[in-house]
Amino acid sequence: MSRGTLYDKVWDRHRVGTLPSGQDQLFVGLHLVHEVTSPQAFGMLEERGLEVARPDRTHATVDHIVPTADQSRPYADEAAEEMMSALESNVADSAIDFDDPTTGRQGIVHVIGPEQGLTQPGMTIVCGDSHTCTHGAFGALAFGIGTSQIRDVLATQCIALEKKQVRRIEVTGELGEGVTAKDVILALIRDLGTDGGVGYVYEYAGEAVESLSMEGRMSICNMSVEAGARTGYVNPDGTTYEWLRETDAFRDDPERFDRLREYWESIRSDADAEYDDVYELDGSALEPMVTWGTTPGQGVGISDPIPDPEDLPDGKREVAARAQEHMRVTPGETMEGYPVDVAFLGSCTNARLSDLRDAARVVRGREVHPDVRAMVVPGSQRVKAAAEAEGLDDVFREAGFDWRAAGCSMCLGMNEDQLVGDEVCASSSNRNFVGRQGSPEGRTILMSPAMVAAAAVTGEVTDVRELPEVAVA
Ligand SMILES: CC(C)[C@H](C(=O)O)[C@@H](O)C(=O)O
Ligand code: SF4
Repeated sequence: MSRGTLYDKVWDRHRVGTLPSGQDQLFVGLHLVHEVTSPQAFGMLEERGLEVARPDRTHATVDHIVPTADQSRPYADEAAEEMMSALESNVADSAIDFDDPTTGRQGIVHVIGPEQGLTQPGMTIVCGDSHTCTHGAFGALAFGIGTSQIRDVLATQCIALEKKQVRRIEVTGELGEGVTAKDVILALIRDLGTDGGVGYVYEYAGEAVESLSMEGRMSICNMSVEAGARTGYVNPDGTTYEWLRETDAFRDDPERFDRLREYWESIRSDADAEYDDVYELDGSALEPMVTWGTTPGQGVGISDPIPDPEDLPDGKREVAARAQEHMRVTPGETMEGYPVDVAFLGSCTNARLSDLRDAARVVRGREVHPDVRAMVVPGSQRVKAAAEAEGLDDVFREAGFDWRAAGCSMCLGMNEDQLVGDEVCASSSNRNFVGRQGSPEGRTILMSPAMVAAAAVTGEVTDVRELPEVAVA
């Protein structure tokens, strides 16, 4: 078992007991709630006549079902309206802070926590959502949980969890031009597999990770769950503290910031920490990644050949063949030139301000290809407002992108933003599962925001490094 890691330290500090099952009970510092997975849990509490134990440590938003075009109430989609109303009444009954769309703070749950400074190093964070691992970018232990666990946390502010092993993922070197955090995590999942992390928590480290912005670290941690890991994290450092200092939580309270910073420093993994496993990835050797299949692990460098299923190990062969049939790709070829119908810039992986900036840099002075419908769905209302303040909305609109309201949108198609028929989507999201974006025949290709922008303007999968910035007067 690992020793001296952030994981061990934060775990120990939050342990309130050990259950006969061997699981530890941890106190939960922050419980994030959204409309999809919470209604049943609130219902179970009500049935038992229980109250929410710590509304002050519970925070809600609405993201999956919100329409990103017309948000007038009642929502056109009855199921969406029902979920929204249920959340509204649940948070009102329990006096839980709720970032509804009238607050200017609404957005994807994994975007709003970090941007408001709710997400802090050394915290335990849970949410009924698998991508809760995103918050690990701040050095928090963040776990996606199921409905019965949401009920438990609402009622007790504690969660029963089993301790995992820690694998240090050391990303060495410097990332090349056009290579982003998204490419790092797609390459890692290609190498270790979507089940490679089972039984582990991933600690991301090394020069390439440490030199990333918080947004980049979030993109990596976000996809820990796609790597099979229980969660992932990055040790907090100067970059983390700079981000936090500017958030609502600390902007006006530098003393509290200084006090907490001592704690944050203390929970960093020790220099001589012991890991259960270490994996090294050469960041300098990576190129922009795209997926060719129907799992996030089926990815390849933009100039690398799509693998032949015959060359893959036993367990992967059939799945790969099926994926290639669905995607209609040919082994031996590259993904470059693969025609694209839709460009989706959004999701909790890649819809933060820096992601929008990256994409805008490619789009500026260009036009969306006539055969492509392209949309930007900012991760939160604040991201949207910040992007508008620097004119990014104009860049996207002038190029022919739709500029939408914040939400999960086409990441999973729980609102009206869906693929039609066998459309191909260049997507900055995290899952390319069959049917994920609303159509069973739809085809999703995962890539970085800049690569989505490149595909939008050329109408095909394109190496963004070959599309230099256009000089605009
Ligand atoms: C709806 C929710 C439960 C789900 C998740 O847990 O991840 C969603 O956010 C997703 O990305 O598939
Ligand atoms: S943006 Fe996508 S991955 Fe993230 S929480 Fe929403 S549906 Fe899940």
